[in-house]
Amino acid sequence: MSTAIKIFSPATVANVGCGFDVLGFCLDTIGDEMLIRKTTAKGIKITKIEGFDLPYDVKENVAGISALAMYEDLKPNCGFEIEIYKKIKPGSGIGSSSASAAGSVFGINAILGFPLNKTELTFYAMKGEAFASKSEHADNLAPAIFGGFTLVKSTHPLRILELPTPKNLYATLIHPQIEIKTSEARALLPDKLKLSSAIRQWANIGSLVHGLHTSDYELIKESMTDVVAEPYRKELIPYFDKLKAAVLKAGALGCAISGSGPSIFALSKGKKTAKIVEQVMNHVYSESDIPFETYVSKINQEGIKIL
Ligand SMILES: Nc1ncnc2c1ncn2[C@@H]1O[C@H](COP(=O)(O)OP(=O)(O)O)[C@@H](O)[C@H]1O
Ligand SMILES: N[C@@H](CCOP(=O)(O)O)C(=O)O
Repeated sequence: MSTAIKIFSPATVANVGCGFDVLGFCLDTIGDEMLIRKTTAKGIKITKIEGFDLPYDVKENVAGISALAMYEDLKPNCGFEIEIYKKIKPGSGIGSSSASAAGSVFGINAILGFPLNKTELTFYAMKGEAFASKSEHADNLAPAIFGGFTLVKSTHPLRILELPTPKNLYATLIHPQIEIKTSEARALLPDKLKLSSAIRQWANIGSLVHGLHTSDYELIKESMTDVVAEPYRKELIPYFDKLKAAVLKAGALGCAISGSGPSIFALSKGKKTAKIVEQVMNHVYSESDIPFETYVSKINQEGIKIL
């Protein structure tokens, strides 16, 4: 049994357009690193955080909250120290809190010899995610822990479905350097949906999932539209409409807000188109005075891993 492990905990894109709170996929170029160390002293401690200013208090840091929930149930005869090397900016819309919440439980589970399966890890990680976003959703956690595309069939009981990734699918992302708290972006959404919007949305989710299963790029293209969250949230993201129109014109299959934003993602068939889409995103945002970063990423099939 090892006493310390280093892990990579990936960034993720939640919602995938139409799948609010249920669909997500895993990115391969962006993520946090964490070190989990076994100690003889009992309890959970966060001993180092680099990259961003986040709380060391285990009850206020999502990594500590999820680790503590798992620790209190498993009652191991040891303790754990957590070091977080944060690369994913909190409030960026690519699952920053989720990477930390998933990372601590994954690391502890590995040191203890893997007593829990991936769904059980997601269950404990949800405790941390709920603290950050004020809602127990698992659409970032599931792809971070399982890799690839996932669908959260239900949270109570937790049931996660792993979806296939068409071979040639690439993601392009732009991260404008403004912060949108997930809890605030959720508070913008209405409690009730118009029946006509609900019908469009569930038809889109069903056909997007079918498109992933059959590698039907045309169907994926027709299915990513979000009529539930995007109309309300896009107002928080400068240049959203302009960027989306330009990206679709450049050949992307779809473009939508990543999670609760401000990041925006596009899916493309082929790396070449994904790179063109990246140039277009750069071009649109270079008109603004907002600093931004762009990335092209394969869909990461492995998810969180030991380094
Ligand atoms: N380890 C952590 N990583 C990221 N955010 C954390 C962490 N611990 C607590 N937080 C808090 O969670 C909030 C960010 O979460 P959220 O708004 O869901 O953004 P994101 O989409 O980046 O996950 C911030 O208020 C941040 O202070
Ligand atoms: N389904 C959630 C996803 C939030 O993702 P994040 O990366 O912004 O934390 C939502 O849309 O609120």
